[in-house]
Amino acid sequence: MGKGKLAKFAEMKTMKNVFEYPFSVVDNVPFTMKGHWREQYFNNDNPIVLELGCGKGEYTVGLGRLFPNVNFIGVDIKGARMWTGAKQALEEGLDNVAFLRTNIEIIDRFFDPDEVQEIWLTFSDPQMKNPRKRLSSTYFLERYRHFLVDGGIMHLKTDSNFLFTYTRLMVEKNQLPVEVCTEDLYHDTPAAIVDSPILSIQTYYESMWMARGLNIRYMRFHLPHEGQLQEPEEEIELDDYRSYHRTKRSSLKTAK
Ligand SMILES: C[S@@+](CC[C@H](N)C(=O)[O-])C[C@H]1O[C@@H](n2cnc3c(N)ncnc32)[C@H](O)[C@@H]1O
Repeated sequence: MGKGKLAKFAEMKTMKNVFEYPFSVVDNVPFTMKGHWREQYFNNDNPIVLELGCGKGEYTVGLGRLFPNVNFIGVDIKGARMWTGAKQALEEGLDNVAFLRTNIEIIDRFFDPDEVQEIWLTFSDPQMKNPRKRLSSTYFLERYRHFLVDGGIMHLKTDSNFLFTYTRLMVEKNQLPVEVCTEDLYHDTPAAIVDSPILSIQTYYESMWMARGLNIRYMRFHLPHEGQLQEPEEEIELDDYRSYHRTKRSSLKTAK
């Protein structure tokens, strides 16, 4: 039988690779590693890459296995999910992998300017009715700018046509440099990444959507510090996920 939520929460508190600072406690518990993740946790000078909304953390663990000279931090608010990846990383002795349980809305409280090189957004909730909750919105990108190096890399991997289109329009409107963009990662793989080991790993949600025949969209762009970011204004057709129970069907057909 699987481990219960309470047992997972209790074990998380003993795991050296897990840092728990949800919004409810962050003001009362000092976080001393801001600006010091490399020397105080990873004990190296390697780049730091975040996976925001990491869920079970399997992708963070997968990246950690593939790239031992890069440090990976999976971030999510759901502790019971994160436990899976944290446990796996400990069992495999992956010293380049850590997990931060917090609300991404306050992610800039945990990293100093230029402390992070890349950010992955993997199968983020499209948040079709709440632009400010979309992890690729200008609201969040402004936060990421506080700690991502100038021109740092953003990766978006999603099944959602809505989130992909929204992000593409936002990138176009703000003239953010795009490196890779494909609507079908595994059947129309851009030449730039055709030999990349990242194609060999999938997130939990990714394998679920692929099993249902949905294509996976992927975009890699740079986020310069300069310039005021602007939201796209186009109407975007909503995803219909009713049959997959992702979200209730909306009476709306498009959203901004
Ligand atoms: C659809 S799941 C995807 C999980 C994983 N990336 C995958 O592909 O299997 C989205 C995850 O993002 C997390 N999430 C969404 N918004 C968040 C926020 N504002 N702060 C922290 N976690 C968030 C959720 O808790 C959830 O685990």
